[in-house]
Amino acid sequence: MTATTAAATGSSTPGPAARTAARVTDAVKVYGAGDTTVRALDGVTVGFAAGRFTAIMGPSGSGKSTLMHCAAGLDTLTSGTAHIGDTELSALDDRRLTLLRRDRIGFVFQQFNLVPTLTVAENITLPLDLAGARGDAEWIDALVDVVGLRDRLRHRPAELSGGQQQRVAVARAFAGRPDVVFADEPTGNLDSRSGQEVLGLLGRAVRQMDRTVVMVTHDPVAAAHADEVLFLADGRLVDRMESPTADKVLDRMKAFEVRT
Ligand SMILES: Nc1ncnc2c1ncn2[C@@H]1O[C@H](COP(=O)(O)OP(=O)(O)OP(=O)(O)O)[C@@H](O)[C@H]1O
Repeated sequence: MTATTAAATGSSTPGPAARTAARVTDAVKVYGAGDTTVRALDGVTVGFAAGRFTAIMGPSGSGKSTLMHCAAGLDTLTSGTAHIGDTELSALDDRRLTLLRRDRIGFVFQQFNLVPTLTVAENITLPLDLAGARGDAEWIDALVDVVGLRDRLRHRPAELSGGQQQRVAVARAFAGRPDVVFADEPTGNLDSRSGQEVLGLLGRAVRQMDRTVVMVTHDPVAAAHADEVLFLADGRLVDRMESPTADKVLDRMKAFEVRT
């Protein structure tokens, strides 16, 4: 089932059921050469439906980050294709790829990656400012409230807690209404309460604001916030789980440990 919650704050794009925000087809990624070759992705085909929150899980080294980086145009596939919407990434030169990442993809990283000299407000609108775009003031305003940072807009990142910094990063990722937000271990540096807040935000962005999120995580509790969990093992997509709970995800992960 595809999450079809209408945009409370207003995307005018068509119904998400028809859209795939990002996909990879027959994705192979080989690192190194000769004896040191690693097949990080070994023929993965998967689509990330628009309007959904998808988590990617799997044992360490199973290819989660590689899949995310290749799907997001941060790294290139050895063979196979990666699309954002209808745009095939390998068809783009470096300049176009940079523009696509800036204009159509949002990123949330474990380390927040805020600019220390800019205020919270400036960090949130940075992607738009770099693009020379004004952005949608109402949308940004709504985001500021969703992430609960209205009283911190003039602060610098160093004056915020880790959880607050990550909430700024979440707002920044959604500021330009990208086709998809990729989050790589977004709660990895947070205590569990701040982590829950950030995960709640990602979930609300998807369900109340018609956004699309793809998240790599080690944490079954984090994965349980998603609509669906994809499981990777040895560079292959080995399972999918709809409506996950932390217990079900944990049980699935334990099965990997038994096998290896
Ligand atoms: N730049 C690189 N050069 C060589 N090998 C790499 C590189 N990046 C990743 N790998 C290898 O590719 C495989 C998949 O790595 P990847 O980081 O995608 O896994 P992961 O599931 O995200 O792992 P983790 O959960 O530990 O972050 C691993 O064997 C890793 O050592």
